[in-house]
Amino acid sequence: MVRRFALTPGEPAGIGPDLCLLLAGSAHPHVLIAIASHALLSDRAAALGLATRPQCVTPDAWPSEPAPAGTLYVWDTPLAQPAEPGHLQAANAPYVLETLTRAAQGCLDGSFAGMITAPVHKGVINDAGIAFSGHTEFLAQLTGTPQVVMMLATHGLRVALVTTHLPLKDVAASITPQRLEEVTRILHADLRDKFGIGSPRILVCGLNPHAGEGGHLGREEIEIIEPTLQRLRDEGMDLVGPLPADTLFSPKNLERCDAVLAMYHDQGLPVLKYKGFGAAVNVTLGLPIVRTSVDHGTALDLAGTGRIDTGSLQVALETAYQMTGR
Ligand SMILES: NC(=O)c1ccc[n+]([C@@H]2O[C@H](COP(=O)([O-])OP(=O)(O)OC[C@H]3O[C@@H](n4cnc5c(N)ncnc54)[C@H](O)[C@@H]3O)[C@@H](O)[C@H]2O)c1
Ligand SMILES: N[C@H](C(=O)O)[C@H](O)COP(=O)(O)O
Repeated sequence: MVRRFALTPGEPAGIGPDLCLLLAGSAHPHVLIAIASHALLSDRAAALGLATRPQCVTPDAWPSEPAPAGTLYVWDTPLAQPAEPGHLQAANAPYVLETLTRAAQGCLDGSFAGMITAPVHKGVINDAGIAFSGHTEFLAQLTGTPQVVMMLATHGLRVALVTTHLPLKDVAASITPQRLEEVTRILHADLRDKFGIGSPRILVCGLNPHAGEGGHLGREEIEIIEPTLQRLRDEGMDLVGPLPADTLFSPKNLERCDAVLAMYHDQGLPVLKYKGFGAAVNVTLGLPIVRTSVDHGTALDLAGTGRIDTGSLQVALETAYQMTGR
């Protein structure tokens, strides 16, 4: 059955608009509605020398069939200032958030089966005076979801995070029994319900070097991680760890593993991106809506050049189709 999805091109000075236009060069099995400035997409198509044509559509008359190759449906959302590839403008930060809000509200009210997001620039949104740490946290707040989980996945590896966009100095204090338990429950439930894994086996990283070396290099493993995992194991979850993160990612360990749970962003994501940058998807688990995204950022250096890889956005689209087709 044909479904309708929201596609947000993200930061207007970045590669998101380019990616969306390049993908619209081919036909898709579902209806994609880019929530963006029509003028931005027209200008960027011209700059890239693409024949793809943005075509305005509105919520009172959504198209029922996918766009033909070379057409990108657009729900026009005006910019504050014309965008120039590679040049961030804080004045356009509210525009970026408006596109995300339209997409998420459309998912909540049933207009969209899910949303796929191209990269935003977190720094420029903060420069505009708006506290923002990422789509993940923004969508949790917008949907009133107290705890969500960031998971990135590529061929042969899924990595979920206990903490997301936090300064490193704040990480240890954020690894509480309550957060670890909630994140593990969400990861376990969504692997089962949204990815069809009957009894997920999850490998859990320690926080400290060598998982704390028996308490000599930190006590979070003994006091927080192990007791929390044991409580959840007693309920039947297949959880292994806490394991030293430096050797957890060995091929032998990953042979029987449905997901790795890392304690913080740069403990897990460099491994995932080393394995699959450009072919990975970022999924927000625990939301009442389906949201997938790319594995890369705004690549300001490449905006408007056409020298970009659309692989991750393609994986993000396919993952959203699979998650909503179950
Ligand atoms: N999903 C998201 O919204 C998302 C994800 C990651 C980073 N970001 C944000 O993006 C901004 C820039 O981040 P960064 O510089 O750390 O990472 P980046 O991913 O933008 O760039 C890292 C390197 O990868 C290259 N690159 C990235 N995407 C590419 C593509 N599709 N094709 C070819 N080359 C590509 C860039 O040119 C650069 O050399 C930051 O504000 C960051 O927070 C957003
Ligand atoms: N942590 C993500 C990554 O490294 O790819 C990225 O910053 C995007 O996060 P959001 O989906 O929360 O914007």
